[in-house]
Amino acid sequence: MMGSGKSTVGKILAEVLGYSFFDSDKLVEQAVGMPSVAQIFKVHSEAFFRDNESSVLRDLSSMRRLVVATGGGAVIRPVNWKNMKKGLSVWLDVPLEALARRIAKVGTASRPLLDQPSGDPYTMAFSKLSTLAEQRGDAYANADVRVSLEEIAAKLGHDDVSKLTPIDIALEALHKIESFVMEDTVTGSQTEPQAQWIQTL
Ligand SMILES: Nc1ncnc2c1ncn2[C@@H]1O[C@H](COP(=O)(O)OP(=O)(O)O)[C@@H](O)[C@H]1O
Ligand SMILES: O=C(O)C1=C[C@@H](OP(=O)(O)O)[C@@H](O)[C@H](O)C1
Repeated sequence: MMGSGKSTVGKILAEVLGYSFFDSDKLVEQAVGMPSVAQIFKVHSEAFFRDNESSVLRDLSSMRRLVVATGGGAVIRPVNWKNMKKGLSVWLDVPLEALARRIAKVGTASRPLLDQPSGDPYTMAFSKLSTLAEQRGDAYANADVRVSLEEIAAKLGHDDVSKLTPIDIALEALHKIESFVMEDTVTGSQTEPQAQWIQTL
C-alpha cells in the first residue's frame, strides 16, 4: 500500500543482499518520459499508468538479483502477479492509521489517488486509504511473505508501530524471507530461481 515503506525497506534489503534496487514508479516515469506519477495520471490516465506499470514489471521479472519496490496498486492486476510470482513477494502490512500519518507528514502531491484539494491531510488520507484497502480486498495476501508491523511492535515490546525503524522492519522481512525460502526448498516447490527477485508490496 502507498507509504508502507516499500522503497525505504526495499533499499535496505537490496543493500544487505547485495542486489540491485528498482522502484517501479521511477521506471514508469522514465519509460513515459515524465517527471512524476502524478503528472502521468493528470496528462494521461490511471489506466495508461497501469499499462506501463505492467510492462515495467514484466521486463523486471526476467532479471535476477534485484529488489523491486512496486507501486502499491500493482496488486490489482492478475497479470502483474503472474510476473511477480517469478520471484518472491513481500507484503509490508502497515495499519492504515500509520500510513495516513506518514502520508500527511510528507503531503499527498506525489500520490494522485490520495490528492485532495482541501481538508485535513490525515483525515483525507485515512479515508481514501480505507476505500482503497476495501477495493483491493485480499489482493495483498497473495504475497509469499507478510511482514506485519503490529506483530514486530508486539515482539519488540513497543506500544506503537511508529516506534519501529526501517531496520527493524527489514530484519523481520529477512527472517521471513529466509523461512519462506527454506520451506520452499524442503517442500520442493522452489521459488524460481531461489528467490533472486524480491518485491516489496
Ligand atoms: N518505518 C518507518 N517509520 C516512519 N516513517 C517511515 C518508515 N518507513 C518509511 N517511512 C517514511 O514514510 C514515507 C513513505 O515511505 P516510502 O518508503 O516512500 O513508501 P512507499 O515506497 O511504500 O510508498 C517516507 O516519507 C518515509 O521516509
Ligand atoms: O497504490 C496505488 O495505486 C499507487 C501507489 C503509488 O506508489 P507508492 O505505493 O510507491 O506510493 C503509485 O504507483 C501510484 O500513485 C498508485
